Amino acid sequence: GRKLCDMFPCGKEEVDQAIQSAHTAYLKWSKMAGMERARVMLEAARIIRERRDNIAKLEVINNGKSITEARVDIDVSWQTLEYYAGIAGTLAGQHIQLPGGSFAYTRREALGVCVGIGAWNYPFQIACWKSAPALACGNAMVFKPSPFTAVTAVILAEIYKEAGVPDGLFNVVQGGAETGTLLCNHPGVAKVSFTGSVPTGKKIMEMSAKTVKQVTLELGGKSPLIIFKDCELENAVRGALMANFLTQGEVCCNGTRVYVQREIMPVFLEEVVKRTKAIRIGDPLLENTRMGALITRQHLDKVLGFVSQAKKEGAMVLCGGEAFTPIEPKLKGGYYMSPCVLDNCTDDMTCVKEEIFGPVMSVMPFDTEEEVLKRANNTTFGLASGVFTRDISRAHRVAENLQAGTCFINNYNISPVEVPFGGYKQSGFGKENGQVTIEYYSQLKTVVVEMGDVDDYFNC
Ligand SMILES: NC(=O)c1ccc[n+]([C@@H]2O[C@H](COP(=O)([O-])OP(=O)(O)OC[C@H]3O[C@@H](n4cnc5c(N)ncnc54)[C@H](O)[C@@H]3O)[C@@H](O)[C@H]2O)c1
Ligand SMILES: C[N+](C)(C)CCCC=O
Repeated sequence: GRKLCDMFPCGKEEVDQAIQSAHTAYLKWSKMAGMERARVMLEAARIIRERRDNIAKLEVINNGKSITEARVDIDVSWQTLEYYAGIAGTLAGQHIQLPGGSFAYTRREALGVCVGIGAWNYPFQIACWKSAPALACGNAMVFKPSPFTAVTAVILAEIYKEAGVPDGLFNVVQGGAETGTLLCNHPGVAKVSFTGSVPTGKKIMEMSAKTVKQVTLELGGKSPLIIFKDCELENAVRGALMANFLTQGEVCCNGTRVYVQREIMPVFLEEVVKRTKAIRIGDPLLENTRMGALITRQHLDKVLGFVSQAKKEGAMVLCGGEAFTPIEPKLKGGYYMSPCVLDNCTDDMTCVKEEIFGPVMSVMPFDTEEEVLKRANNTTFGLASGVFTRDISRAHRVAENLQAGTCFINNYNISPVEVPFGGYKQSGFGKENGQVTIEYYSQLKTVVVEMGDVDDYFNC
């Protein structure tokens, strides 16, 4: 609830400068061998690892999440740099034999200046998820963090510079929608990788279309988590908490529609409510805190509004869903709320259809696999999904039939850097993480080589 610092939004002049200097750096960086780029990126990863606790602390102050989670975010961040550094030296094309000794080959080339636009829930990690594959492929990046979490992307820029990237290779511009618009409309930009809401994603795509920029969209979700009666209940309950309450519930891939097979509903609810009530909310810098503060007063009010609406529509609040005031005087005025479990939910309720982006779990009973799959897929979103069952065939059948970019089996919200992450349907397209992301930050050139004479096709 207190001001952290003043940041000034970048206008046209600053955006032009950022893109121009990024382009100059790109010309140098893209000509370096992959192994050389890898060395610089490994050095950046080493610095992040060395300063992990300090960066995590800044991320807590930036975002409000607990220090325990922030440390995980920073670990994932340096691992992302290490992973793509490992790939940088392996980028290669293909050799294709043609008749008469002729041949063709392909070259994997950088795109140029890429723009990264981030959301506020994983500020440092998003900047790494975008910049690491971009830089590994030889691109430069101009990154715009959310104005609500402006601080830690700047730390990343300082670290890249210290590690030895050419000046301007990773530039940070501050600002909101206006600055973002300048970036997306800029003719000097080859690609936009965006993380944020569906409505903004649509605008990004529209703007990028004007100069046919490549686009990656990592958007919102309303993911289903399906819990069958044959599950290991203890794990399913823990999984439901993981799927709903990390980062105060402000997680794009959260499994907020929890479908529980009717026979185990009473025991599931008893356990999930008991554990939700026990989540320690408060000073996010303390080691034993597990839930910090939401991002802004406005967002807290929006989330509490979803809970009020759910009650009006007939849902029953089993726990939480209220503004929370920690006893420490310094935390007064912070944007805390108690995590909420909603029972008596039906598929047509607002809390079940719309992304809340806060600590609110909606629970619904189901009877059969066929029925639950139909209900789970009845959404315009498709970011993630989850299933808890001991039946291995069922687990894979359900994973195949869920319309989502990720399906977690017997766990939730696990995303190591080796594993591709991205949505189906209106949750976006393109992937982050994993080897496949190289394809989203590079382009393939074909070179065709004639070893004989050119045909006298025109007889002249
Ligand atoms: N799929 C994913 O990987 C992922 C990850 C995190 C968050 N999200 C989604 O992000 C949303 C929450 O984040 P948010 O509130 O920051 O989203 P948002 O769409 O409001 O803003 C995201 C970013 O876009 C910028 N922006 C806003 N309007 C713009 C415009 N017209 N042109 C260019 N840039 C513009 C913002 O300044 C911010 O940096 C949720 O829907 C969540 O699900 C998705
Ligand atoms: C690391 N998580 C928990 C999978 C979140 C990824 C980014 C989504 O908001």
